[in-house]
Amino acid sequence: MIELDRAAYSYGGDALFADISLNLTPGSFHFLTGPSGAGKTTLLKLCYGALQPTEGQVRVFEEDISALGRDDVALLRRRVGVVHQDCDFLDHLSVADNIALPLGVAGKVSSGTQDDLTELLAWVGLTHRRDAHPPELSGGERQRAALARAVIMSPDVVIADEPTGNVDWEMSQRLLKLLVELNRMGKTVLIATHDLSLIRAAKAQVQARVLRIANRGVQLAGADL
Ligand SMILES: Nc1ncnc2c1ncn2[C@@H]1O[C@H](COP(=O)(O)OP(=O)(O)OP(=O)(O)O)[C@@H](O)[C@H]1O
Repeated sequence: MIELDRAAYSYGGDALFADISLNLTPGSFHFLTGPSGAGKTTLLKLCYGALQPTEGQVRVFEEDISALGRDDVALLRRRVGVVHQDCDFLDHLSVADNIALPLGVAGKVSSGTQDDLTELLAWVGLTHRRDAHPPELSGGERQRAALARAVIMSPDVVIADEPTGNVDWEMSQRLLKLLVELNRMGKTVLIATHDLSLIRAAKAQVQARVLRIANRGVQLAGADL
């Protein structure tokens, strides 16, 4: 589903990482961990086509992302829901309108949109915040709204960058539960996190593989984590 074949990435100087080969199979659940600055966000960006490898190949849904035109990348991105680290929203729009934004951009608003939105808001526990504006949300509410926005297009893959970065343990468990539910629905899940306790909690619920990025490479972490 997402394959890196001897991929490298450099922002201009030395390669941040090199020779990375990975295969995220359909329905799999992966964590990506590693020290700050090791390149987790960068690697996620390669996985959803926001960056292209400086060497090697990245294939998403069997397409080489370096060979895709802009329209093809836009289509691919609709099949990959992303929860960004900073959960940016349009502050002048309501929570519901922010979550629905990807549908509008894709020209997919339909008569069923409001019902879908109602269901999604209930799933993330934000029904009562439907008409609030993003600056009024707590950290955990922002993360849940960002997750709802990432899945409104029913993507095949969900990628989340530090989805529990600014929330307490209870909220991180709630977010994890939502991500596990998405995986049980058949979605491929990839989460970048520093939070080893989150990874341990996930392993009790789902068959998760842990990739560790360090020393310019990626290794599969052992069961001792
Ligand atoms: N657009 C950019 N231009 C130049 N350097 C960048 C850019 N984005 C990131 N970097 C650098 O690349 C390295 C990896 O950044 P990245 O954000 O991928 O790491 P990370 O592992 O996600 O870090 P963190 O855990 O702190 O979020 C860092 O040294 C960062 O400063």
